[in-house]
Amino acid sequence: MPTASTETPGGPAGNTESATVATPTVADPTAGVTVWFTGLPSAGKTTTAIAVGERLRAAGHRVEVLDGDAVREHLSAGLGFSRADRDTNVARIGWVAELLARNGVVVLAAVISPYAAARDAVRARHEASGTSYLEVHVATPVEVCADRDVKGLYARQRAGEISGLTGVDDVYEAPTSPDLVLRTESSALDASVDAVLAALSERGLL
Ligand SMILES: Nc1ncnc2c1ncn2[C@@H]1O[C@H](COP(=O)(O)OS(=O)(=O)O)[C@@H](OP(=O)(O)O)[C@H]1O
Ligand SMILES: Nc1ncnc2c1ncn2[C@@H]1O[C@H](COP(=O)(O)OP(=O)(O)O)[C@@H](O)[C@H]1O
Repeated sequence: MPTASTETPGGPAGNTESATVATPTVADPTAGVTVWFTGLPSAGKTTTAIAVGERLRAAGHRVEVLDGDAVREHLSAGLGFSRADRDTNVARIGWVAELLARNGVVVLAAVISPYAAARDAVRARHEASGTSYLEVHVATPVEVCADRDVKGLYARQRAGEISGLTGVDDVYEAPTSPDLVLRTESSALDASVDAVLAALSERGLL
């Protein structure tokens, strides 16, 4: 299974020097892709997606970050955290992601997406239209996520104020064959960004 490392991968295409031909900033500006970051709350999905987005925008790509939290304020307003609501949320984000990616946008989706079947359906939607798709498991251990506790959810669960927290008292089905695994507890953010860009580059998407 591939994992992020501190190796230096190839950067975004367009850095290659040419003496005679003006080097395009983007290898293929019409090549959209969805990069789907899945993992527990506080795993680092949003942080990584935003950092990848900054690097890609600087290289001239059209980028959209679809964050579960933000989507729940708009497209998925009113949905809760039952399996049915989570699956609906994931399907909606997957639908928007495929639409954007099919039209040349690099979509960075940061969504817990705890159920494998729902994630697989998003992948299948992309495959059906021939749209590139990468699943990235932000595989931060639950103990590390609970220490980070960006939104105080783990503390609230411990205090009995909420239940059904993913990875604690609700299901998280870890991907069995992700395209990339990020170990944020032992690998710096920059290394994760490099690993995602390398995975895109390897597939000819940068
Ligand atoms: N019970 C429970 N379980 C998990 N997460 C919870 C819960 N309640 C609120 N939150 C917060 O909801 C944020 C968005 O979740 P997602 O839309 O990505 O979740 S899902 O894919 O629909 O399961 C998610 O954001 P992230 O922390 O960025 O992952 C959580 O902070
Ligand atoms: N290597 C790393 N990669 C990503 N985030 C990290 C890393 N190390 C520490 N963090 C911190 O972990 C937290 C992750 O929060 P966030 O990105 O909101 O997670 P999620 O979107 O998965 O809920 C942030 O405070 C971030 O600064």
